[in-house]
Amino acid sequence: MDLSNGSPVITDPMAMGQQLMGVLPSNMMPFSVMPGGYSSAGGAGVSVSRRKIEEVLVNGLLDAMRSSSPRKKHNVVFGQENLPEEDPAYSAWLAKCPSALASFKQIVASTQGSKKIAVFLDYDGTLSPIVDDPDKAVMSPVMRAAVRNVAKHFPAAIVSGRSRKKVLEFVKLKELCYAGSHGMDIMTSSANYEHNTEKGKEANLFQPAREFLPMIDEVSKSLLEVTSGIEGASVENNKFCVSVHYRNVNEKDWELVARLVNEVLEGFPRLKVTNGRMVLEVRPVIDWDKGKAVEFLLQSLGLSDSENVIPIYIGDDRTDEDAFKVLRERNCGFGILVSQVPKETEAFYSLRDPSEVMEFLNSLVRWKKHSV
Ligand SMILES: O=P(O)(O)OC[C@H]1O[C@H](O[C@H]2O[C@H](CO)[C@@H](O)[C@H](O)[C@H]2O)[C@H](O)[C@@H](O)[C@@H]1O
Repeated sequence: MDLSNGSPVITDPMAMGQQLMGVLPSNMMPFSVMPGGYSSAGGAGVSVSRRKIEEVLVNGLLDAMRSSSPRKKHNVVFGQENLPEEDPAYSAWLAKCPSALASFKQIVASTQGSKKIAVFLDYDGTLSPIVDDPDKAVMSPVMRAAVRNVAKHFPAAIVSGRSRKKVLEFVKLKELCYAGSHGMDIMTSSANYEHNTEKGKEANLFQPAREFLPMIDEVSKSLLEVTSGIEGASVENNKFCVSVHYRNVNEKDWELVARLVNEVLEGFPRLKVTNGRMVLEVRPVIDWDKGKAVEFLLQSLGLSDSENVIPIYIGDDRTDEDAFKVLRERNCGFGILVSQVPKETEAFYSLRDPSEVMEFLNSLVRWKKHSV
């Protein structure tokens, strides 16, 4: 990826509008596209009142909130979750997006004995189970050991929506690279990082949204203030983006959350909101996402030769789809979606939950040890 021709920051308002209308994935919902007002997707001559547009935006946001993180079915008789395999819809989906464990031999066979595997890992829902309190999403010691072993044998990076600092506090491993804030804060490793083929290169910090820092701080404070009266709502400042959590908010108050976030965003035309797993994520309107971050990391680590490198990206969230898409388009490597329910995805394979992720990582290490 060549960034020499310019930064991913969109400065031209027209280009920004086009970016929002045409290029953003459908889950990314632009607010206040142009400074000083909304742009109408309805075309010239369509006059829609500001209030109506606000309603459309709030309702769109609310729909996205309702459809995010579909709940698993529960076995009411035994009070336990049904195994996904028992669900015919899940079984049908597995035919399209097979288990990466069941397909392990095919995955490693694609190295043809000589290609190099690189591993990219999302954090929440992938390396740690989803929990109600974001501050308690710790990683288990066995998962940490699995990730450490993977990083010993393969170039590896964590790509998370969390701030880089926070995800490092959870993972606590120096052997990997970290991309925080959905890839807007990338620290490539230092010269002694054994997988870095570009030896001699010092640790590098890449922050394509640096100029947004004051704005993110400001919006974070406003979001905290407006949501402080909503029971269960919380705001997490992830440095280059902000999460508004509604997992613990009573569903009857979700509309209020959507409305307040929308109102705050009206004052920040260069920010947009996307939705993840029971979370609204506010971030800069820049041409950068987890997919771009993976391309950047591959290049920085000297792994951009798609003929000889097989990147594997494991993630559970909509934002991970950008990375799956990049791998699919490059026609190299595999996306692996972590999900217990059928989902539309650009990933090639699936894993059920973090425990299967750990099993997959351990299998990779075992395979590597036996193949040398
Ligand atoms: O890219 P990720 O590493 O997956 O980060 C995405 C968001 O993850 C966290 O929120 C999610 O996990 C929480 C803990 O399990 C859960 O309570 C929340 O409902 C989930 O959305 C993180 O707290 C967010 O800031 C990230 O944006």
